[in-house]
Amino acid sequence: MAQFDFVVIGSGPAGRRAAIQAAKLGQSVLVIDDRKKLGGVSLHTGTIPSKTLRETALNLSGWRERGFYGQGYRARQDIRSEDLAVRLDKTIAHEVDVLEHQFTRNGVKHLVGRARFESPHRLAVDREVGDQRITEIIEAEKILIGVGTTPYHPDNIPFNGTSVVDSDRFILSPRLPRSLVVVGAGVIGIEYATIFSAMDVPVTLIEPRDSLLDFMDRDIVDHLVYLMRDRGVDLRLGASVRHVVFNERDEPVCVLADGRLVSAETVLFTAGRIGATGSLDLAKAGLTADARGRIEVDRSTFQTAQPHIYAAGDVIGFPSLASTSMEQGRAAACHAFGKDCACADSNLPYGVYAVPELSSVGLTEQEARRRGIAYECGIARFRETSRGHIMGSHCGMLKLVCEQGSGKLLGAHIIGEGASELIHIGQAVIGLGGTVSYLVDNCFNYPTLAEAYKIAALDIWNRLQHSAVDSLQPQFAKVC
Ligand SMILES: Cc1cc2nc3c(=O)[nH]c(=O)nc-3n(C[C@H](O)[C@H](O)[C@H](O)COP(=O)(O)OP(=O)(O)OC[C@H]3O[C@@H](n4cnc5c(N)ncnc54)[C@H](O)[C@@H]3O)c2cc1C
Ligand SMILES: NC(=O)c1ccc[n+]([C@@H]2O[C@H](COP(=O)([O-])OP(=O)(O)OC[C@H]3O[C@@H](n4cnc5c(N)ncnc54)[C@H](O)[C@@H]3O)[C@@H](O)[C@H]2O)c1
Repeated sequence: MAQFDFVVIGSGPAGRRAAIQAAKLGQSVLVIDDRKKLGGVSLHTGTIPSKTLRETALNLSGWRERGFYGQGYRARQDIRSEDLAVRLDKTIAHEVDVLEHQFTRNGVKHLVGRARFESPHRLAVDREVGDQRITEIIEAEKILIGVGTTPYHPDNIPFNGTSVVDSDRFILSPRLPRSLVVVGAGVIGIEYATIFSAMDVPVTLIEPRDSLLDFMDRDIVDHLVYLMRDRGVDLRLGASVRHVVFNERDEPVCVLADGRLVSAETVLFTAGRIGATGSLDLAKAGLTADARGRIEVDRSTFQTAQPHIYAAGDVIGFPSLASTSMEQGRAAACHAFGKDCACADSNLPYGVYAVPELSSVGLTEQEARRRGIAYECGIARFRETSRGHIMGSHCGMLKLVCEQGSGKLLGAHIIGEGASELIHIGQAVIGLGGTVSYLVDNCFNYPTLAEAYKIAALDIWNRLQHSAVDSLQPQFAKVC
């Protein structure tokens, strides 16, 4: 029976970071994953393929150039389904190669198979070797569960792998449907709806709630909604799908709760994911999962109810991002092998890779108001920056939220090209306790989109200059 200091179940962002960190600390490490290739959901059906598809869509459609050459501009007149896969296959192969190389360099062993608990320190791994099914038993001093999630499949949706699909299935063989219905306007639904609409596919997006992306600033979301509707996305808020039937052409038809019918060549169901703990036999390790398959952990150490078993990534729930999963996995491995390491749980950035991109860090205006903070906001539009003119970008916007008295930056919210990169300037200023005067006083490269930070900061500064009561003038304004 093989024995290891650390066994990691799942090679997604949490698992792979944990494995490499433990190996760097001199431990013997085994990673078990039931996929033939390393990388987890993130690399094979989630983050990387969806972002690669987005890049393909932007390039082939010429979307980035439309602000300049007009909405009729198309880089390629006839995008075909085959075109979508080329870049995907190359990117995934490259990422797998990098990951395998990292594991080899660090002496991390990898086993393809499905793991389940036999006891708190023992795992059975069911494997297919040639045409044989075998079970290997592995003993581990410490274990990390990084099994991630699988798409939620409610009974009223007849998934068939072709015309009614979840997001994992959809990306395995991406096609360009004549029309698309996306059910569930969470992050996944909004990303795919806008990616396909950028390629001129008629898209209907159905969401039972009356609003979208509630964790983001309303001005940014309102701008996204305006842009989606402007290019013809049929956004049905407050509408839920009762069930899906098939018409005489065998096309799926969504029957909404109010009786309306919405049909399309493809229905993409993106209404949440559940923890992939069903086949782990958690009870044999003395553990349980909640109704959504999630495991509870101590959020500072990532230990489960069994102190030698850790869990990280999507399987522990919010925020369920590749970015945070990586940090959690590393922090768990550090704790397991006696190394100090803090895992950031505030000031986390969010990137929504819709078309256009959205990104956010810190407090939204709505949250600042809810907390009773005296705040001021400043806005810059990308069209006010020279870089924006050069790029033909006229839909981007950056919004800053700051505390009135101190001028301390509380939040940054962006929609537009490069939002997920630009946000890190705001994150750094907030993280270091900086004020808006930092952005007003410092010189930015010119022409850049980053200049929008200065424009928004000046907007705040001007508003505060005009505030009626002198005694309320901000301290930071005196500095400028
Ligand atoms: C369409 C989509 C787009 C996304 N885009 C982004 C994005 O842009 N940015 C971002 O930060 N996040 C994004 N996410 C979220 C991100 O993919 C997840 O947060 C991340 O994958 C979670 O990583 P993880 O380590 O929990 O494991 P996962 O990536 O979920 O991988 C878990 C692995 O464990 C394997 N496994 C499960 N059970 C067992 C078992 N019993 N034995 C062996 N192996 C097992 C699974 O097959 C899988 O390979 C996206 C997700 C989706 C679905
Ligand atoms: N860019 C990113 O960081 C990124 C991208 C994609 C996914 N993710 C992560 O992946 C996870 C899963 O994303 P998701 O979008 O599937 O889930 P989600 O839970 O964020 O959104 C699901 C949406 O579907 C709606 N919904 C729920 N039940 C429904 C029903 N029966 N019919 C129709 N709609 C219904 C919900 O109201 C919600 O808006 C999230 O945690 C997300 O953070 C992150």
